[in-house]
Amino acid sequence: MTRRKTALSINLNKVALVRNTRHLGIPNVAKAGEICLGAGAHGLTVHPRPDSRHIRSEDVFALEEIVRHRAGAEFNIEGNPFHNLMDFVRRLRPQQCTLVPDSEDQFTSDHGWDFPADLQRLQPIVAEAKSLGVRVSLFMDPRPELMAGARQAGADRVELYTESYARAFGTPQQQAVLDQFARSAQAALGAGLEVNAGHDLNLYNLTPFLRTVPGVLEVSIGHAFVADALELGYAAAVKAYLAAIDAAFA
Ligand SMILES: CC(=O)[C@@H](O)[C@H](O)COP(=O)(O)O
Ligand SMILES: NCC(=O)COP(=O)(O)O
Repeated sequence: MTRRKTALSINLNKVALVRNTRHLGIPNVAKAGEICLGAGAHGLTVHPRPDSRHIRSEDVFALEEIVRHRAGAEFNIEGNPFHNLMDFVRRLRPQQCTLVPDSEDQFTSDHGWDFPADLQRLQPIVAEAKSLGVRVSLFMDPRPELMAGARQAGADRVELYTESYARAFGTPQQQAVLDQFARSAQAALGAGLEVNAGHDLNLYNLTPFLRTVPGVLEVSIGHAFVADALELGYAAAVKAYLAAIDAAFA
């Protein structure tokens, strides 16, 4: 059976973070999105945090319009559905929303949903997003035993939270951690879920991850991507990440 190649969704949070340190509108977040899609990225991701430290409400609207006019491209909005995420989902109906259990002032995302603890409060939210035609992905720690709960919550996908893999990369723990992600992906697939992955993925750790972890349909990459784009430019950085994905499927 041929594997479906992983889609690349570029997270633009950190472009907005730099922009927000002046009142000049540069770097331009919308232009960054246009260049990334033009260079072959399959989608754009944003995580509009309640404190607007990087992506602001107007960025979400501008980027949605850009994605809407690019055939086949997908917009993924991440956030906590009990804070500000659902307002965006209701108004914009992106192709995908990724539900993340962050606190309002979270430094960065550092954990996924817990089941059965989060089941009851997530079920109506997931059902509402799906009724709007929005694919729902749940941000999850790589724990195989939680995947059936994600499915029970009604999710279409899980996004495996990859920071522990990024930290283990290049250490003696790398293979054991990768195996844990592979088991988690298998459990998700076995529960009838699709699989995404993200957080601290980069040009070096991406290919081995995709070679080992089955069925990853999308990776969302922001922090390392923007660092690479500072050196290479957005378009060349997108092409480098696409090549890293291709290498996993060669
Ligand atoms: C949900 C997730 O994995 C995060 O990677 C998030 O989008 C990053 O947010 P920050 O850019 O605010 O660290
Ligand atoms: N969902 C993860 C994401 O969008 C990007 O995370 P990072 O590459 O900024 O760590």
